[in-house]
Amino acid sequence: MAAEMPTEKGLNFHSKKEILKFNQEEQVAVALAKYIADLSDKFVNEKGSFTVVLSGGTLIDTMRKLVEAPYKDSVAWSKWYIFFLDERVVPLDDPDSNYKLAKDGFLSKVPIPREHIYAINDSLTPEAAADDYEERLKQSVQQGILRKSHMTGFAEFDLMLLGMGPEGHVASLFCWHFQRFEKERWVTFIKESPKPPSERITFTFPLINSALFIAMVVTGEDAADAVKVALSRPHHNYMPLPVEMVSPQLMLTWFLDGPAAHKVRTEC
Ligand SMILES: O=C1O[C@H](COP(=O)(O)O)[C@@H](O)[C@H](O)[C@H]1O
Repeated sequence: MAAEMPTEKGLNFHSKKEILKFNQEEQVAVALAKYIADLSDKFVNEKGSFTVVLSGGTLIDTMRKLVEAPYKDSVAWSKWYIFFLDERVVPLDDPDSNYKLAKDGFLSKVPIPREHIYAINDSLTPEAAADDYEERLKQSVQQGILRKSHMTGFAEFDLMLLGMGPEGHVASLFCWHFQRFEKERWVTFIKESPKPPSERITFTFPLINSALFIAMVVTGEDAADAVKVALSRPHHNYMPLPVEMVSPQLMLTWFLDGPAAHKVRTEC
């Protein structure tokens, strides 16, 4: 699968896209587990590790089949490295923490080495936590854990697992907030998130779009309008929803259930 050249920093207009629609959320969970396990096999075979970025929200529950047979015993968990796409600036044991959500629903159920899991430093302010996480990503590049993309100049993750809010936000990049237009930083912060809690750190779009593969996992009727916009509008519109700015280096795969997909024309 050949990568297309990015045409503008952080926007790979020609990345490939596939849309997988399922009637039931349960079928999304089954397909998502196989997709993740297959990519894990591919990257572990090719380079000996698999770098994965997790979102919070409904995604973690939709990953539930990955911690069941056959994957629980067949996936090379010791080769995984886990990063967080965005995080709420709260203690790691707070119910609002994306780390806690991932730990309870996924990480505690599989043998990924603890030192391969990159939680934020929860003792810092949002500004300092963003700086700290960006620095740790850059150190991971120097240590050879992450590769730096020759195409983008940003860290190149193997797989990012994204969710989408009902108004089209991804990570903690929201419609009416400038963070989504950041071009230089790898990680930034927001102090007035429209969705609580208000203080968060988040990957920026240049870093998100430096991923090789992105799965956009969206379920439920609440998301149907934003899904329709994202999959029906031509690119290059002037004020895209954040979700429309997602454009990885190789392949964007949408996983949709019936309620999320029902406003999208069947030929999409
Ligand atoms: O606040 C957040 O929201 C998005 C979407 O969440 P969902 O519950 O609608 O799936 C999530 O991807 C992000 O990580 C989280 O911090």
